[in-house]
Amino acid sequence: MDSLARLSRSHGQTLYDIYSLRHGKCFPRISDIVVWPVSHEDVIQIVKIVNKHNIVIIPFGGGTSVSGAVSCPKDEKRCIVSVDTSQMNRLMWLDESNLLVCFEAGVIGQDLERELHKRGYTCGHEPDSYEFSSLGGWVATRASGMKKNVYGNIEDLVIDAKMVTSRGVIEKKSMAPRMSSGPDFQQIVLGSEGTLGIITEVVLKIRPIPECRVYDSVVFPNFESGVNCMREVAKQRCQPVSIRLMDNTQFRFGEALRPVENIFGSFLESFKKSYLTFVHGFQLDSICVMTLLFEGKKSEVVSHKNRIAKIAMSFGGVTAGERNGERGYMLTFVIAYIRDLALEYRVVAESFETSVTWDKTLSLCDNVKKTVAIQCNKLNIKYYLISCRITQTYDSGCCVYFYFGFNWTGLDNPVLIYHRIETVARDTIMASGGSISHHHGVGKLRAHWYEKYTSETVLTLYNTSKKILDPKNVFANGNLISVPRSKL
Ligand SMILES: Cc1cc2nc3c(=O)[nH]c(=O)nc-3n(C[C@H](O)[C@H](O)[C@H](O)COP(=O)(O)OP(=O)(O)OC[C@H]3O[C@@H](n4cnc5c(N)ncnc54)[C@H](O)[C@@H]3O)c2cc1C
Repeated sequence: MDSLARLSRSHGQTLYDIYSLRHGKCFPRISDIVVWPVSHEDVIQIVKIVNKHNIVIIPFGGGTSVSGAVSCPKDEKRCIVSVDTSQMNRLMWLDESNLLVCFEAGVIGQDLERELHKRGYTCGHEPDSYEFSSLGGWVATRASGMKKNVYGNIEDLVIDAKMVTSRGVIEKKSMAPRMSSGPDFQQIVLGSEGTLGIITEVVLKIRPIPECRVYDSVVFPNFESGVNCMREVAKQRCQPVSIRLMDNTQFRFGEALRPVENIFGSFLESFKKSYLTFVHGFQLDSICVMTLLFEGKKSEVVSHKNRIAKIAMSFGGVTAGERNGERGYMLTFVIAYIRDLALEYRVVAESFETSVTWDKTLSLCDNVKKTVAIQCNKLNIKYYLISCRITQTYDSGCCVYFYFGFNWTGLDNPVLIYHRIETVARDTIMASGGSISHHHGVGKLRAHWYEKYTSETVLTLYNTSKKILDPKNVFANGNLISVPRSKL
């Protein structure tokens, strides 16, 4: 079988994956065979065959995993088959009277949206990876889109998800919007990370395309006032479709990417530096920026925008216009891929995220930044960047997304060093009240914390379910359950 086909289904998008590929380093294990089922029935047959012959299967959607979830366990002696779902990408049906749609699970996010748009609808799920990630991958990892405030996270959008397990098919027999009929065992599909079965078809809620889409941005004197403003917006439950807050480092990083020499030059084309510093007394090395996206009817968007602007003003915010809002929003799409370019310049970088309650948000951000700084100093890393942004808000807390990168000139094995520092940072996150992950999932990279921070009873429940649904452990991609990092 074509080795490139096998290789490209045996990695995701972690720093380790991309660095290894760019430096011609071999992965310890790749899949032996790739198959491309074209329907739910094909998947049933595949699962039967692999059980009969004791073969391992790893579902593969868009391959955008940043948790090592699609990589092959190094010590697996059995034959490994990657099940590439890309050919299962049909729109099965669209029910306009109930605003529901059924797609095959291999459809890629932007293709799904294009099909819906043609018919006047949207599902509104837009993770930053939506140009490459698949519907099945979203469900398997419990993904979160940047417009979740209005449309919901993937778990809010899914009405039914068919999953083929070694035991049979898990599916709902009804499309009813809600049911009180015992524990909802179908929830086990969400976040299963390819360890229990293959998701083949998904029924989602849809909505008509909104009349208009408007960006906005607000500058705050410092991160704390920005966070307090976000907290107030969440308290009043008036979040627009997307609301994000970059810290000062990330703001300046974004400015540095502009094709101008002066880092403040371009932003201040539309928003004069002197206005911020002299009139408002802001310090350019502490300001932070909130980007906003509104969707809906024109009149509603205008009044919503005004309401947010009023709240922002009461926290010392100054509105900075639509253009900066749009630019900030788009930056989050491209920033991950800048990491790949940075590798050319001896810079390794990666993001890691968490969720945390409001009362612990600022201290968590602070603790993580200090931890990373201490680790860098210890290792004599002079040039590094650690920054964060708040990307999602909830009644009781938010999602914090960190970027960390450093120039590794003079150091050996930068990826290992990066992982060591990230590990200490994750320990700090956990000690500061954060979660293992808000949306990237556990995969193999965070399995160590999954076992540590999940109750014994829940671990037993998971293991028992796994034994029942997959008695021969053919879905043995090693996610959720610990694999030592050295074995990755
Ligand atoms: C640039 C970038 C930005 C990102 N932004 C976001 C974001 O905003 N929000 C977010 O939630 N995530 C984000 N991610 C992470 C990633 O895109 C998500 O985890 C996504 O849901 C993975 O989908 P995928 O189709 O690429 O899955 P894959 O990477 O192919 O697989 C991920 C896991 O799901 C399993 N899987 C895939 N398809 C199926 C299936 N049909 N049945 C059963 N299991 C399956 C795999 O076995 C694996 O365990 C980002 C990643 C990148 C690289």
